[in-house]
Amino acid sequence: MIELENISKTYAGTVKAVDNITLTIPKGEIFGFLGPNGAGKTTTIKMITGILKPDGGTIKVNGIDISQNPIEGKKQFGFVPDNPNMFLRLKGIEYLNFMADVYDVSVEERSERIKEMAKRFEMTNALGDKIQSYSHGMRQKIILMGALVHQPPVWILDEPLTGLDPKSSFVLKEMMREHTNKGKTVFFSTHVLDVAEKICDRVAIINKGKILFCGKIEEMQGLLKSNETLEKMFLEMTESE
Ligand SMILES: Nc1ncnc2c1ncn2[C@@H]1O[C@H](COP(=O)(O)OP(=O)(O)OP(=O)(O)O)[C@@H](O)[C@H]1O
Repeated sequence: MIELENISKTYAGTVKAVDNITLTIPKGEIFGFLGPNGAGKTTTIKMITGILKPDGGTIKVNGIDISQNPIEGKKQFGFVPDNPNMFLRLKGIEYLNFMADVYDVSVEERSERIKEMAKRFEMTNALGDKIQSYSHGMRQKIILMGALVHQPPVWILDEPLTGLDPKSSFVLKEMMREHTNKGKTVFFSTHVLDVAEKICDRVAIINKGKILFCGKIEEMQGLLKSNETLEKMFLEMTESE
């Protein structure tokens, strides 16, 4: 479960990237965080994960406030940033072992989990290669595997499907559903309405730091004017003045 209450963030005293948002994402839900470029999605995610400190408000992940209890708070989630170009000099397997060490995952448990995820993402043969030799999609998959190696209850994924091929994208969506079926939480950002429409239980639409809509896709469809598509409505909602 993720709870945000009256969260704001202003950069350099001028750009109000996130403007007093309140959201609750319960257990068992795939939640899509939608918005155009520069809407405030990544800034919100960085605050949930403790990378940025909000100017005001409270954030709890599974009831734990990360600002008060950072270690316990960080154990609750696995985070995949929007840029997978990290740890390039490590081999895939070295990176996964590093992440497993950070999160205290035993050697037996990690080897089973890594084997299983590598198989699903077709990464088994690449684990012995350096990450710098990987394609963009392969880098995304290794970062994802590293984020999930401690089997976190909450997944926080920033634009996770961008750059994945159709098979990998299918596998990730399948894994998201399996995770929420176990009563766990998935929060991911996207600027692609189509993706959210297909897999999310609920979505929030953010623009210029403010939440414009939060609810089920069907509820959004209920707000449509006659002859209007969901896409047109989304574009109208998030249009710049
Ligand atoms: N480090 C920073 N310093 C100053 N302004 C920033 C910084 N990071 C983001 N911003 C600004 O904050 C606003 C929100 O940016 P953010 O990256 O959160 O948007 P986003 O919804 O994730 O966009 P995208 O879909 O393009 O990744 C934008 O106006 C952006 O220019």
